[in-house]
This record gives sequence, structure tokens and C-alpha cells, in this order.
Amino acid sequence: MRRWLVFFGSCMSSIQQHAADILAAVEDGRTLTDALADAQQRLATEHAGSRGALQDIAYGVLRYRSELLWMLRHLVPRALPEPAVERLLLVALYQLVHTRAAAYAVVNETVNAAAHHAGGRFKGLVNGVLRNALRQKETLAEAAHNDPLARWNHPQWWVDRLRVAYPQDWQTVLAAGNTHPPMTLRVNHRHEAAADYAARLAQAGLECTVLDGQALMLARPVPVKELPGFADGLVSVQDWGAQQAAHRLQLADGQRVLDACAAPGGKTGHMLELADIELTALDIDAARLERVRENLNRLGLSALTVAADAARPDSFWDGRPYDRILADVPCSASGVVRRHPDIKWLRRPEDFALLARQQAAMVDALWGLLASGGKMLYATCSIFPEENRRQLDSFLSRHADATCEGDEQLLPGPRHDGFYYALLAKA
Ligand SMILES: C[S@@+](CC[C@H](N)C(=O)[O-])C[C@H]1O[C@@H](n2cnc3c(N)ncnc32)[C@H](O)[C@@H]1O
Repeated sequence: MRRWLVFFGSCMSSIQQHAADILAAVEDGRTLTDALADAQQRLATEHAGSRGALQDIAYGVLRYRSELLWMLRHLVPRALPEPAVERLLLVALYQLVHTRAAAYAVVNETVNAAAHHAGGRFKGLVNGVLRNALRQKETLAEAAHNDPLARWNHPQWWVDRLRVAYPQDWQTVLAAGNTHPPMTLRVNHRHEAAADYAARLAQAGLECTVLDGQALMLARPVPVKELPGFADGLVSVQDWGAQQAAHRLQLADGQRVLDACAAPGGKTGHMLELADIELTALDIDAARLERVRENLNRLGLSALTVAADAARPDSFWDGRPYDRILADVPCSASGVVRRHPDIKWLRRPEDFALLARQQAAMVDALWGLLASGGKMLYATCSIFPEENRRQLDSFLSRHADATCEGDEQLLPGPRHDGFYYALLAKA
């Protein structure tokens, strides 16, 4: 609410325009993270302090894109010849329906922003459409909720696949994808237990729920600089579902461990907090690997970091087998759409075949690096079976020396994102 009071006036039309540009960039295939970072940089020079407001809108418009499009088509049955104005209208509808921004400011500033497109000839239309939206706000929202596509705010193919994969849970999964994600912390096991850190949070005026010995969920997200001891490595931000990886690996002091897709290093840090292991953190992306180093520095932990392709062990392996391998492979990221609402619009059904091939090539190559009696954890943040259970079945059919010691599909919900884990043991 505060943000909206502060960013009235001409600043709002600039934020709206940047949000519309971000939407255009995502429609063109850019990630929200990249497009937002660029826009925030431009905005910072114009209107310092408005970055949070832009982020709220950009995330919100992508989160509710189907519903907003449905409303727009209800108000203007045919798409406007000026897509930039259409996007401004989606941004304004988001503000009117989902935020507490002052309606008059939203309408006036959208009209001002529209003045910069097509010689201003849509100003009148924008004004009329938004005033109409305001008048019909409640009935419009209710009607959108009754439309099967607008209601779920995911592409139709995504809804169809989930319905097949989870005949009981597909609606809960879709609804979870449209929520605001919780901010969950992992308390550094080497320092203290989650319950002790919860007491520090309480002293700092921050409410939380303890999830287990090392995990707690904040009642409200806060900037990390407000977390006691964050800079000193007392705590890290990590979803509870992601925290299960290191626990499942059955780590013990002295083991030689490969984190094959390590960046940005959330699970790397957790593994090193749990045991004194000799860890190699590998990632194909050298720039992302830098984030692993930063995270480990903050935590006061160390690992050998290597930029290489996990599917090509000849480029990095010294020939000594690993006792444990974490294969947190690249995937559709369909389990974390509430953190990255662009994902549901960027993915295409045809992506899965390529992803599945890459995942299989990677785990096949990594399996050869595992010691006899060693264990490999296959992990994805996906909820689609072709990247998870089906990948496991096909892996087991190719490797007679592999047994699965347990797999689990975590579906996104109030306490965690969607993850899949399969623990594979080598004979
Ligand atoms: C799901 S993310 C890993 C998240 C990380 N384990 C964590 O917990 O912070 C997947 C990572 O795999 C990396 N990657 C993709 N293809 C790879 C390959 N062929 N070899 C090694 N890393 C790869 C990506 O750069 C990305 O950082």
C-alpha cells in the first residue's frame, strides 16, 4: 500500500510503461529476471526508489496474465492495432483489480502513458475502457473466475498436462502456482538450530514459523539485510523443498562429493553446512558459478568450483570416483512458477523432449563417476512426470547396477515449492 501512495503522479506512468515493456520482452522470449533488471536500472536514474513498485507490477501482470487478457477482451472484443497500448491496459487492469493503487491515478496515468503511442490516438479509448473496468470491477472479476482458462492463469496445454498427471491435485497445484511464495530460511547448522534463530528474529520484530530443525518460514518477506547475521552466514534464503536435497544425500564427514549443477549454490552451501566433505561444485555457466563462490564466502565454507559441462566428464574429472553426486539438473522449473511467473509463458510443450534428452545424457555421464556403493540424488524443480518419474524409470532400464532407494514428488503448496527427488544407489 505504502508504495502505491508514494508513486502517484508522473512516476506512475513511467512505471506502467516499464512494466508494459517488460511484458513485451517476456512475450519475445526474455526472462522476467533479465528484463526486470534492465528496466530497474533505467528506472533508477529517472525515479529512484520505484524499483519495488515496478517489480510488484511486472510479477503481478505475468501471474494474472490470462485473467487480465480475458477482462481486456471482454471490455474491447478485438485486439487493438497497437500492442503497446494493449499491454498498458493489462498493466492498468492489474493495478485496478489486484492492488490498492488509487483508481483515479491509475486511469489518468495510463492515459498519459498512452499519449506516447500512435500519436496519442488511443487516449480516449484507454480512458473509456478503464472507467468501464472500474464500473464493472466486481462482476468482471467474478466472470473471469468462471472462465476455465482465465481462472487458472496458466497456458491451456499446461493445465491439460497437469490434469492428466494429477487427477486429484491439479487444481491445487495450479492455484499454488498463482500465490505469492513464502520466504523460507535455512539456518546454518554449524551455528545454531532454527528455534534459536527464531528467537533472534522475534527480537528483530520478525514473525516466523519453525518448519524443522534448520528451516523456518517468515510471516512476511523482508530484504536479506534485515535478517540478523545474514552477512555473517548465520542464515540463507532457501525454499523448504530445496532444503530436502542435502538431507536426502546421506552425507558423512570425509566423503568426496560432486554437486554437478551447482549454481547459484543454495544446495552446495547446505551440503557443506551438514558435513565436512570434499566438495566439487560444477556448473556450465561460469558467471553463475561466481554466485556459488559469493555464497560460500558469506557462509565461510569452501569448495572447488569448476566451470564445465556435466555431460562431458573428460573436461573436468580427475578419475577419482565420488561417494555422492547431486544431479540438480536443468529442467522446466514448473515447480517454481510462483517465484518466476514468466516460466509458464516461456515454456513450450516441445521443450520437454529436449530437456529430457539433456537430463538423461547428464545423469548417464555422471553415473560413471560414482563409486561402487555410492549414491546419486537426481533432482528437479519440475512437476511434470516426463522430467521426473519417467526419467527415473528410463534411467533404471539403462543401468543394471542402479537401484532406486526412494523417490518423491513434492507438489507446490503453502510450505514449499514443487521438487522431485530420486535417490539412486550404485551396486
Ligand atoms: C536447477 S539449477 C541448479 C540450482 C542449484 N543446484 C542450487 O541449488 O542453487 C541448474 C543449473 O544447471 C546448470 N547447467 C545446465 N546445463 C549444465 C551442464 N550441461 N553441465 C553443468 N551445469 C549445467 C545451469 O547453469 C544451472 O545453474
